[in-house]
Amino acid sequence: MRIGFLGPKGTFTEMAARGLFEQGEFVSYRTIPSCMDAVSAEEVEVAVVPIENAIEGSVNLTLDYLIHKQRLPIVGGITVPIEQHFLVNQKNSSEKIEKVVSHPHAIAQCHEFLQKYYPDAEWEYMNSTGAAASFVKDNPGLPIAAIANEIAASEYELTTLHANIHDFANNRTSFVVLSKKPIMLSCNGPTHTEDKTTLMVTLPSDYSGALHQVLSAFAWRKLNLTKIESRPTKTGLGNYFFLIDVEGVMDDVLIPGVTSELKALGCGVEILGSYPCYTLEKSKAKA
Ligand SMILES: O=C(O)C(=O)C[C@]1(C(=O)O)C=C[C@@H](O)C=C1
Repeated sequence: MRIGFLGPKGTFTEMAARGLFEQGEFVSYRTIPSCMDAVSAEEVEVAVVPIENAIEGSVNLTLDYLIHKQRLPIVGGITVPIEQHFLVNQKNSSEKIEKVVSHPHAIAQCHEFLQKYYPDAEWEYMNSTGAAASFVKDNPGLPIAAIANEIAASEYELTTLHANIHDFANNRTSFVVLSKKPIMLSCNGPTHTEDKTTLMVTLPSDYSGALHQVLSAFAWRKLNLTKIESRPTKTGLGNYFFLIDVEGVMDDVLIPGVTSELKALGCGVEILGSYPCYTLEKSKAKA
């Protein structure tokens, strides 16, 4: 199987992909949209992309591209421990770090650290933590540091100036697997934690109690919601849709029942996927 992921080598997404698939051909893409486009174009069978971080929240690029541009089914999920390190090129003799490069989510996970120790350093956003580490490797003359993981440090031969610089312990990111066809995940180490069904719900119009009615449809069936999130429909100010995660797999009664009830209320409902979720422990993370 060909597995697309946000690369280059040494990203957290690669860790997630290698955790979920024991074997396969891993194909690196520069951006999250290009991973999804690759599934749509059948260059790869599946793509692994980040969707939510415990410190910084949703990865909006993933959500928006999935909803508005490439509506691919979600077939699996995994959460991965995230430890960010401050990496420099050992060939760089400059004492002062003037610029810090990384993925915007990685920089956001380390704001307190940066404010305390490098308040004057500029930030430059890169497509991924791996891309940032590779950039620091390729530019030994520049006074720069990357925020990335320990696998990127060894892949790009960088020195860890400060380890574990993320502002909150228990930092984790969730990733989803997207595929046009149902697949079997050949998990290499992670633990199966739950099954989840993700729905996208749009309200008929903004009237009082609309969201309450939507939530009641789940509540009286005793369907447990693990996440509810709103994103703009991009059709005008104040227009939002909801992404709702329900505990459990798609069944023949309860979820079809919710769907019919919400449609009867005039809501738009789409099931984005019903899939197993896994957790990768730190000792099993690799890339
Ligand atoms: O840059 C990476 O290494 C990624 O895999 C992307 C990403 C993200 O999009 O949130 C994944 C996990 C971390 O939270 C930081 C960055």
